[in-house]
Amino acid sequence: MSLQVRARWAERGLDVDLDLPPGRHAITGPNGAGKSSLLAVIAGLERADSSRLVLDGRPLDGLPPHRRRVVLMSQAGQLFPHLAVRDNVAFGPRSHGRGRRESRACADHWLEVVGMSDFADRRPSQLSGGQAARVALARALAAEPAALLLDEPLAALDVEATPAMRAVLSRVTHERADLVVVLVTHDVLDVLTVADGPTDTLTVLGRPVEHGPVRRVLEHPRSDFTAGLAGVNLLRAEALPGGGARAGDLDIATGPHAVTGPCWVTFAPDAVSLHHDHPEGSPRNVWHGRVSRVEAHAGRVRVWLETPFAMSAEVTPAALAALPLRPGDAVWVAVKASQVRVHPAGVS
Ligand SMILES: Nc1ncnc2c1ncn2[C@@H]1O[C@H](COP(=O)(O)OP(=O)(O)OP(=O)(O)O)[C@@H](O)[C@H]1O
Repeated sequence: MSLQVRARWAERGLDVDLDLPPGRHAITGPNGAGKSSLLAVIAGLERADSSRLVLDGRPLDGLPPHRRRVVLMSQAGQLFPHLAVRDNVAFGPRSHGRGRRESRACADHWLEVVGMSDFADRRPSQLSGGQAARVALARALAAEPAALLLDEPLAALDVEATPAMRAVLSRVTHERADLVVVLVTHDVLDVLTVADGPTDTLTVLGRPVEHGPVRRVLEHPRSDFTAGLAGVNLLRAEALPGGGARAGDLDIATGPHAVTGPCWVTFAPDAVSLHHDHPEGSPRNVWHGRVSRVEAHAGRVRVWLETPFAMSAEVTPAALAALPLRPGDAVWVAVKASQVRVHPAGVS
């Protein structure tokens, strides 16, 4: 099963030629780059100037949406308000002609996979946003798609619900190994935690379109957008009860969090300050390291650093001139605890 997408839509700035094998494929890009338009073309909801879509060897162009074996799950999830949760999920199999009992069994299976079995008899209005999103995912999977399109499935969720949904997404998309999953997101954590397999890809829409294995695209950014996405400092760690995190033998001071166990620690490059002398002050992380690379990007300077782990700082040209710093120079690096965020690692 694979999905080939060639689509050009001048008015929407969309011009792509992608070959997506089974697995997870993240699509990102600046606002207005055409991410939602691309999903709408694949789902058959909109027509591009020209397109050639082939799913599992089957041309899709000209087929109505319901005959494509493509399911699009949008941000809000949009459950049928008048149907109980189980009937929402059973809707897909029912409309494909499956019997009532078989459809309910299928619904129960997917509700279990997304951890929502206990809510099968509720109405959508009795669910939280995170619970509704899980049910929407179960409903999408119960329809037995060959391609599952997810348009920012985490964007509408609150901070508490996001990690759980990210974990569910990762788990269910690994469960159906033959499925082509296309995930539109703005968040590099979604990219790294969901599209984490060897054949998974990242596409950054824009000019140029950047496409390839996730790590390769992030390590060789060809646009400021991708450089920004790749620049988020990210470290796998163990969250400590009561605050902070630990990566190997490194203690990391963090903002308040309620996470325990495996986590991602993140901080933005512009939260990193650089000093010649050991900095003092409010609770902060202070590491000693060396400059490995200095790059200018759109009026900002990115300084790549080898500290106990690789990271980058973003400073103004004036700040760099005041230091100054060159590759190989020793430097003190400080990051305020309040600017260090902790996210559950998600994959279960
Ligand atoms: N229904 C529409 N009619 C006309 N133009 C549209 C329509 N929807 C989107 N566009 C335009 O098409 C371009 C791509 O929009 P699209 O929503 O696909 O981008 P996106 O990458 O999903 O953006 P965002 O990150 O803001 O969601 C934009 O210039 C947008 O203004």
